[in-house]
Amino acid sequence: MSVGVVIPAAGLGKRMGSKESKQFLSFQGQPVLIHTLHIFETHPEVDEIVLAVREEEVARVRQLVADAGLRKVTHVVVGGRERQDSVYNGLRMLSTEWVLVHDAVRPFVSREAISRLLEAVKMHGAAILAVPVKETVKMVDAAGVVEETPDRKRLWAVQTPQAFRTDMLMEAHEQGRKTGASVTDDAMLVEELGIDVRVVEGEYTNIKLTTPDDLAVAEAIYQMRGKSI
Ligand SMILES: Nc1ccn([C@@H]2O[C@H](COP(=O)(O)OP(=O)(O)OP(=O)(O)O)[C@@H](O)[C@H]2O)c(=O)n1
Ligand SMILES: C[C@](O)(CO)[C@H](O)COP(=O)(O)O
Repeated sequence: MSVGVVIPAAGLGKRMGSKESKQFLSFQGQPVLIHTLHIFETHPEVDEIVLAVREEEVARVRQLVADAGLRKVTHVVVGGRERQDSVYNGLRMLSTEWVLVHDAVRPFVSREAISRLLEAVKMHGAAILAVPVKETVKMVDAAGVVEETPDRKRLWAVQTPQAFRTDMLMEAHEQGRKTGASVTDDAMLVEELGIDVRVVEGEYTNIKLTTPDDLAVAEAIYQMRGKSI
């Protein structure tokens, strides 16, 4: 039961507003990307990692990977215009039975949550990490007027990794490319195939570094964890 990981890391980090793309920002002496890769490199159930980066970053990332001794990284490929294109380009390099897709800028996912997700995907074929929403969420129209307040008990904030049978995710991506689907996570493509996607409860600390305030939160998580990732 071979497990591959696709790490989309080809974004520009526009919302972060940093000169350096956020996946390369230094955090506790290492680029965010290396922190994230280390988690999967040291997870006993992960066999292979494929990275998708911007074309101009390929050589640099290959050097970072070598310097960090990340032996499970088998391919560094060029990403695409959208996150889903980057995932697809990485997915094409994998021949493992199962695949995890994980954002490069989520450096705090725990190995325990990854193990629970893998257990779920082996039973169900498709599974994602998510956490119950804590705030009230409202649907708002273009004029800024509240249209609807969904029942919070049914709302989950979706994270990564997202786990699938590799052939299922490949079929979903190929179908999405045919239909021109524009998605913000990979599960949406699998849902479009009519396949049930199982939710596995993750951790609130599995944040995605998106805007500058997330860096302060990252520091707090690091301290809370006793200065380890
Ligand atoms: N064309 C893209 C866009 C995003 N990503 C990756 O997908 C993950 C989640 O995307 P997001 O947080 O939106 O990153 P950015 O697109 O870089 O952020 P922004 O939207 O602020 O530019 C990140 O690891 C990012 O590098 C990618 O591989 N290829
Ligand atoms: C995949 C994801 O992290 C799930 O919450 C999120 O949709 C990525 O969104 P982004 O705009 O590409 O950061």
